[in-house]
Amino acid sequence: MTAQPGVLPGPVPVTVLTGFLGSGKTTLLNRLLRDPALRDTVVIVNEFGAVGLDHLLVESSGEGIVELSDGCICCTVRGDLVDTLADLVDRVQTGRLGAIRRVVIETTGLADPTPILASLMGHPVLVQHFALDGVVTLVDALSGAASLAERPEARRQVACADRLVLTKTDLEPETAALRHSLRHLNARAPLVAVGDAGPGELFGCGLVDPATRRADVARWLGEETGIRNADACHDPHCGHDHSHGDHGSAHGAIRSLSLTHDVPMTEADAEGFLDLVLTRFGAGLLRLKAVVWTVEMPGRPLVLHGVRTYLHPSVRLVTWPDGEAPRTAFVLIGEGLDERVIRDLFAAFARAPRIDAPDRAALVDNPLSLSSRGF
Ligand SMILES: Nc1nc2c(ncn2[C@@H]2O[C@H](COP(=O)(O)OP(=O)(O)OP(=O)(O)O)[C@@H](O)[C@H]2O)c(=O)[nH]1
Repeated sequence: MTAQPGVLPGPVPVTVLTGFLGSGKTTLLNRLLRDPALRDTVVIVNEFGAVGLDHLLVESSGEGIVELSDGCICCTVRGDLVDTLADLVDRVQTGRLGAIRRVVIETTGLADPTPILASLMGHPVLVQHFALDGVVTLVDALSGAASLAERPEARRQVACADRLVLTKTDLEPETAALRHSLRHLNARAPLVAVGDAGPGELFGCGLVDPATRRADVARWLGEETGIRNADACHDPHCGHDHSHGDHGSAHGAIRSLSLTHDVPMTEADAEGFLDLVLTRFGAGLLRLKAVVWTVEMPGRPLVLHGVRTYLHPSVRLVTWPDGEAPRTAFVLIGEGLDERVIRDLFAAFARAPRIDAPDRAALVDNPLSLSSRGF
């Protein structure tokens, strides 16, 4: 059946796609979106940090992506999510947007999905147009055990999953201990390896019973979050820094730092910067991603991904996405990231050293030379 523009075909199924930082959400989404079964899917991408990169990396048509940046969907931009869904309804009903068959919300890697579910299931207008289809949680075989051990958000993502997807088993085939931990946190969600996860395994499985789920969500919220109203931060202990801009964004002690540069840089300089960041801050670094405007191939952005200290192979996009002016953007997420030192390092490798800070040559000779500034 082809859905008609101007009419929502019954409640539109909404999938919440979550998983800790770098677990492979965008990668899986890109593969799934190529499947004709997922045409007319709207993807809502939420990123933690002032500079969003995922909208460049999700391969979908422009009008099929909505970006919610500079805040985490489970707290600071939750009102934006409600507005975005309400706006989708309005755009379909007024004919400004064609049919919508499905919505996928890709959360930040630090999101607690529970408040998102509460918004979806408790909003009097949204429930008339949208129905929760399920929570799909990705767990990275390489770093999932560490994330589950250290981060309550990672455990919560697993606990409220309707489907668990194990990624990066090609890099770490030994998964018995991790599977055991996942079963301990969530005994009911089927667990599939990412290679076996097609749209049929993840979407439209009818796993969510609204009545039971509403009770679950209320219990989860009551247990750990103490939510007060739609705009309130859900975690009384999180200490979220709700300010934005140059000082990065914070989620508890975790903060996000964004760096941009408007002149092409060499691949060697981008890699040299990363090497020094990993050497200096690797212990606290949870995630880095970058889109680099390079001297070598200015028309083809270089994409870099790191998860903890593991650097994934770099890739080149075919071209800059429509409407995107070339520029370099790095996003670093972690604990104990010293913003001044990192900005000085970046400026040196971008060949625009800050006054009184060592230049690239000095840093390559002596990577600790920034310490002499007293940081
Ligand atoms: N080898 C391998 N690499 C993977 C797999 N899934 C994802 N990756 C790589 O892991 C890195 C991070 O993947 P993303 O899809 O960006 O992860 P994400 O969960 O969207 O990241 P955040 O939005 O930052 O939380 C990229 O370099 C991917 O190519 C996998 O199954 N195997």
